[in-house]
Amino acid sequence: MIGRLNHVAIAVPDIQAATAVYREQLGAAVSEAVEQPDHGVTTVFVELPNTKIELLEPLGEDSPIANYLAKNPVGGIHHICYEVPDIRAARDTLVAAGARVLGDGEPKIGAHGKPVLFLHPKDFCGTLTELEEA
Ligand SMILES: CC[C@H](C(=O)O)C(=O)SCCNC(=O)CCNC(=O)[C@H](O)C(C)(C)COP(=O)(O)OP(=O)(O)OC[C@H]1O[C@@H](n2cnc3c(N)ncnc32)[C@H](O)[C@@H]1OP(=O)(O)O
Ligand SMILES: [Co+2]
Repeated sequence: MIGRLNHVAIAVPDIQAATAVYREQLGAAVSEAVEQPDHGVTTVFVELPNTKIELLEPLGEDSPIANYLAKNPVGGIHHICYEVPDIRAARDTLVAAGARVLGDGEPKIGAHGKPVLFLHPKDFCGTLTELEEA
């Protein structure tokens, strides 16, 4: 079912400061910050030869990452995203096996313009798991 690792996401309190760490200290290629109001975050992507790092900053009042940052004030690894060929088929298979899909269970368009879903961390080794159709 899962294929390529699409990205590893890091939640941060200050996305400009985090972007400067990756650009200046780690010498990485970074994108502009993009507000994603449907998801309650601002994102920056760090492009790597074999995958991407997604930097996330809370956007708006009820950002889904606000609690995480309250518990991890300097930031931390927030989720991991795998690619799947058919996100609804993957969802239906996982739900049939007892997995919990977050939100209303319907894929939303993610940062790459592709459908994404999130699976509850408690069902996947304590790791918030995102699927992206690719
Ligand atoms: C622009 C889209 C972009 C893309 O790639 O395309 C994105 O990635 S958007 C990313 C932001 N959106 C989301 O993260 C949506 C899915 N996340 C959620 O719905 C929430 O974050 C949720 C439900 C996973 C957690 O919400 P919250 O922290 O408010 O709930 P709790 O504090 O009650 O946590 C419940 C339970 O889960 C543990 N937890 C929370 N977050 C994580 C995490 N990132 N990794 C692992 N575990 C996590 C938390 O510690 C609680 O456990 P407990 O043992 O009960 O304390
Ligand atoms: Co993501």
